[in-house]
Amino acid sequence: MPSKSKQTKKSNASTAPKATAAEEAKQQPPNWPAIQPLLPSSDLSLVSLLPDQILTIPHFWTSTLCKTYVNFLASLSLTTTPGKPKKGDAVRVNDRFQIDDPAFAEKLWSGTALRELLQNPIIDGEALNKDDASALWGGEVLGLNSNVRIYRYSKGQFFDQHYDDSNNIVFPSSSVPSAVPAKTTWTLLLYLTSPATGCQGGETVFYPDPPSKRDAAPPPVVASLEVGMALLHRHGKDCLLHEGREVTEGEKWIIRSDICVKR
Ligand SMILES: O=C(O)CCC(=O)C(=O)O
Ligand SMILES: [Fe+2]
Repeated sequence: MPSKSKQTKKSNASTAPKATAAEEAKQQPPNWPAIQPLLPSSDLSLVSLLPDQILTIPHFWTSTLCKTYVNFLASLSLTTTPGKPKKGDAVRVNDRFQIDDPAFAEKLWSGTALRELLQNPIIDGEALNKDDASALWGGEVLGLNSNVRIYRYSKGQFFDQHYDDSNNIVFPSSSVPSAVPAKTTWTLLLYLTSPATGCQGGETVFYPDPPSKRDAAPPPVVASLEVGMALLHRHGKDCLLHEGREVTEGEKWIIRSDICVKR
């Protein structure tokens, strides 16, 4: 379990800079390209990068789809985050686009293999029973956070070490009649670029806690960029310190959301 003290350290800037409610209401969702072509969920699986903490889904999106999205996302008006963070926020230098879009979050969940892979998890070939699945995700999985974030890191940009917060939300955010109180428990990162597309650096690096204060820190866990790979990691009180390393060549594009469970 992570120590209490880290809760005071730099936390994710997942919500900064914040648009006012009025600004958010005004923002029209973009006309996202169709999420296809995709590999069938039977061809995909959850792979553990660090047991119980970091999972990946290689080829979650095809390279064709990633290419379509990078071209499309480049047409959106991205905002460069200020180099000087608010007190307590991690230094993050990248260009971002943030939208509350329940329909897109739902497509990313049900229109891909994600729902099947998370509701009936098989990790490294081993199927989890219902209780173990619920313990893994932190409750009954509902889907993805409608707060969708797009990040572009160009050469020299990075996301300094931080923890991602868990947020209480109402799921799905905009459909009030069927809304369910929910909380986010895992971060979803979807990598659209890699060295294969000319992006060097930009790896997401995790720093596991030592088993006890007397032990040496375990080696960092490096998630190298792979086109179309999804990465899931625990956040909130169980989040590992992590960073997005500096991009040294080309552009790194990711789509970020979170797994939501009933609260
Ligand atoms: O860009 C990355 O590799 C990490 C992004 C991240 O940590 C975040 O969105 O909270
Ligand atoms: Fe993060």
